[in-house]
Amino acid sequence: MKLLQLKHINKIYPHVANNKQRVRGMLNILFNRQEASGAHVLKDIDLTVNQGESLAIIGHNGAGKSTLLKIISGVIQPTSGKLSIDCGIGALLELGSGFDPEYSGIDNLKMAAAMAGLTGEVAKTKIHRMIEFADIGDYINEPVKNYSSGMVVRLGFSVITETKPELLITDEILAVGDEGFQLKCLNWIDQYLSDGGTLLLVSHSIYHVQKLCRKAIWLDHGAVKLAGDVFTVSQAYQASITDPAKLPSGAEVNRSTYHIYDAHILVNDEQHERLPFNSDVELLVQVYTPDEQIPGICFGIATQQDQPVYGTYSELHQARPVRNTDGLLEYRISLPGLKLLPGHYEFKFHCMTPENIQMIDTFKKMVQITGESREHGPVQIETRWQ
Ligand SMILES: Nc1ncnc2c1ncn2[C@@H]1O[C@H](COP(=O)(O)OP(=O)(O)OP(=O)(O)O)[C@@H](O)[C@H]1O
Repeated sequence: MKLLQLKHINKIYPHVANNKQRVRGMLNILFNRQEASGAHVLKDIDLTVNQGESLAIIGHNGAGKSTLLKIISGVIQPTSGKLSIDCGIGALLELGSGFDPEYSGIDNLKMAAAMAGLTGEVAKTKIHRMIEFADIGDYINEPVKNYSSGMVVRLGFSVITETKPELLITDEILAVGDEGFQLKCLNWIDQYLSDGGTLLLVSHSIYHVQKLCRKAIWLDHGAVKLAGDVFTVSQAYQASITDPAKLPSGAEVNRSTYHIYDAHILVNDEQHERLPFNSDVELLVQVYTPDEQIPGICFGIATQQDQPVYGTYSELHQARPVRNTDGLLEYRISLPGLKLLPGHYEFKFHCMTPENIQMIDTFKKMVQITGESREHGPVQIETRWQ
């Protein structure tokens, strides 16, 4: 079922740098006139979201992601185009939106419950559960204007958990708040999606995007540059922004926190950086942990031009590292008969936080695959010809 459809949506913000431009802008609003000139921040956007879909909107700063979510949520109007919405929306946009800063957290929760049509015992129970989810202690009785940004997000998300909108729209909310709360939100969104919920997510974290969404659109200077399955789109976007020279190497990271200590590329238990095509390769990834917690890792292969070839992560394989005699955690990854075609590749290892929410560092090793092949591309795929 179609929940949301955008056709040829454009947004032009008027220039309001001087009085003349401000007056013209006001008159345009008063007389409902189209803005002829200004900053054209959304260009001819077409988008359809069906029930049960999870769509990420990614792109550089200023690409128009938040503007698009604001239009969908009804906070601002498009300059032109058609928007049809066939569902209730719950939006977590800019911090504090929807809350009255002069009222306490609990009063705001009561107002949110009333606006969602909740009354009597049901409202009471739900407000109680919201307070538990937000978990901000006595601050719940303080005016929202005294809250930190993390507390506002906690309060906002707690409303969402009890009102369960048909379409959930979130703008960078997972970037705010501590890790424990982020994990609670991620788990809640996971469950919401399994129960048939629909998600529109703006995030700069490719990890969150890939974890929560099946589809993605990449906005570039206000226009859709690429749309499709989340991995294709996010990898293309990542390739466009990753400057390998700017990535920190393992040697540069802070030694007081979790990080990749070293990564060995082994064939027959010996370290190699030149591997014959089709070798049985084993990766030994050593991770430093400053405490007893166990961080996960991501492993990826990219071409020399930094085009992603493959990526995976320990959580997906439920891998558990072994602690070696130096106290380092060791993950072992087997790559039997590695079918990378001859050429140069970058093997990348990232350490995650113990909750597997954020990537902390990047550790790179260059690898050369040797051999002769007249096939094209980074990997050999078995083909059968008739
Ligand atoms: N109220 C406004 N008036 C004028 N220009 C605006 C207004 N709000 C946003 N813009 C401009 O619109 C463009 C898109 O902004 P938007 O916030 O949608 O980008 P974004 O992709 O969400 O960026 P980020 O990742 O930095 O949050 C930017 O150039 C921004 O400066």
